[in-house]
Amino acid sequence: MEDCKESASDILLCMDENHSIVLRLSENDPLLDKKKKLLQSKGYDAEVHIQLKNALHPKWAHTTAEAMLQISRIMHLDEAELYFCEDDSCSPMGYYTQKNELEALNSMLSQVNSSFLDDRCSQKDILQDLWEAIIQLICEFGDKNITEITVINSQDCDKENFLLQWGEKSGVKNRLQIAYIEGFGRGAIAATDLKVGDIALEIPVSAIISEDAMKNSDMFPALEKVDGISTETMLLLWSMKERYNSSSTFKNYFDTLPEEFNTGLSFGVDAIVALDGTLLLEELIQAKEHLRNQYDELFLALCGDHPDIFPPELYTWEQFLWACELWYSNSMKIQFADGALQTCLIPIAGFLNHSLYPHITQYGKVDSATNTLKFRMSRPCQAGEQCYLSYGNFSSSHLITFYGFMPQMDNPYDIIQLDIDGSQDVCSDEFDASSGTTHMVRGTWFSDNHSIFHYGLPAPLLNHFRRAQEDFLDAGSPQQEKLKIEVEILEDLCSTFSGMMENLGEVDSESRENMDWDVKLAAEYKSLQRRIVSSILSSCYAGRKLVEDELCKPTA
Ligand SMILES: C[S@@+](CC[C@H](N)C(=O)[O-])C[C@H]1O[C@@H](n2cnc3c(N)ncnc32)[C@H](O)[C@@H]1O
Repeated sequence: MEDCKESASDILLCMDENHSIVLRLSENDPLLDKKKKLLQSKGYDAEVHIQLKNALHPKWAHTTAEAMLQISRIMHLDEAELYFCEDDSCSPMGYYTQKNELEALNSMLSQVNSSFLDDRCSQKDILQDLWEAIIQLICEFGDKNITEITVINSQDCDKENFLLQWGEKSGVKNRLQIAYIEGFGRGAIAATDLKVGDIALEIPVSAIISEDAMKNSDMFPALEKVDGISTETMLLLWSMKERYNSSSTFKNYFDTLPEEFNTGLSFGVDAIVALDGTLLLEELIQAKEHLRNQYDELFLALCGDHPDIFPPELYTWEQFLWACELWYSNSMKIQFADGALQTCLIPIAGFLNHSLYPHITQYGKVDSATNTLKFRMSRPCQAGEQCYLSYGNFSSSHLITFYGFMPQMDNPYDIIQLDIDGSQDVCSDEFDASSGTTHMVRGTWFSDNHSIFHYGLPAPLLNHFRRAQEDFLDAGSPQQEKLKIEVEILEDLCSTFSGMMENLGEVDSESRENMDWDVKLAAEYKSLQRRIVSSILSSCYAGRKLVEDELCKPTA
């Protein structure tokens, strides 16, 4: 292609014999085929070359960054994000999810950074323009999502500061301060302005609590002999005792841990009762039952056979639950330089709270050159702002169960899975994200398209029902028949979700101010579920009205 000055797609499709940046779908991506189809539906291939040679147009860098972003977003979608993808737009916000947007932009940035390092690339000034355009997009995105925090100065942070000092002596490089923040417990605050790419925190492997510490302890030979025990469970059992070891290498870390974690696993009876009719109730009960069975099995074996190594007073059910909550809410999966994946506790990094709009998105891999774990900024954080991590694309029910909080922002991963077998769905020629997947819904405020045939509901779900109904129709059936099917689908959905709403019961009028933490969280979760179901019902009713109006129009 010769002329690459004007349109974004032309810029991207130009093949350059000198140097180009390549955006490529990974062959190992389990969603490869679906993403390929989505890219194709938008006019792109699974591999897109960005031409640098002909960047003569004054707006080249900006137009190119915008076009790269469209592709990069799709390449970084996860399964749920892909399911809820809409044809013409991402969402009313203009992106799929905040985390997807940041990952997409940062992966573009790292592509440009690697091109800078490539000696064969002679277009450094053009790369610089592109780099700046991407940084500008990241900063603009950040400005839309600023959140306020209130630091509680009356709470002292002596133990936390001792841990920071221990960290410094152990080789930790840190640009964060620790403080109590309203609604968060402790949190990490940027000590200075942090830019995209800056390292907020760097932890040497020697300061990470990993399998090594447990394997070097006196309990390992006994643990090793327990049939079928996982390394994670061994670590959990080790931490129950290490917590009280006054000569532990990690004493400063254990000293900062709370007596109670207050996750969903510690919900009392009143909170459980308050969850009646919600999806969280089932999740919590299952998780707790699983842990209780695990405890009963383990402690018969360990405390009975080795009371000297596993003193029964340290290995009570309450202490076991504390350790489970510690590991669920504070551990991270880390890939070490040898490729091994381990679940670890990371002193200091454990103060970073979660956000749907994090500053740090990629942190799980040890840098083999320095043998450290680096927490790199995916977006800027001003001095005094709370610096957030992403724990993962988790629903509020998962976050309550294992972390004990619910995000304040609308959570796009709050999904209601439907009991419909998606494995029967046959992929048709057009893009269809439904084949072989579980069907689901979420708050319809996340959708940009509430028009007829869309209704703010996910296309794969509607298409699944249409396919089931259209068996009774042939291709030549009149539009009126198709519209009648739409009414049936919407009525079925209304009846499913009305049932769900009824199960949730009456709206509670009690003020939440004086409620216990767990009952309050349960009530907040129930309101959230009501809000999601109510949005789906409203969308179904509004959709049915649209279709019925259409049916009333005289046929040509
Ligand atoms: C890894 S720790 C983070 C530090 C923690 N705030 C503390 O004081 O130790 C994870 C815990 O922090 C709290 N947390 C994390 N993100 C939060 C958020 N967005 N809102 C409220 N609490 C949060 C929850 O209690 C969670 O179990």
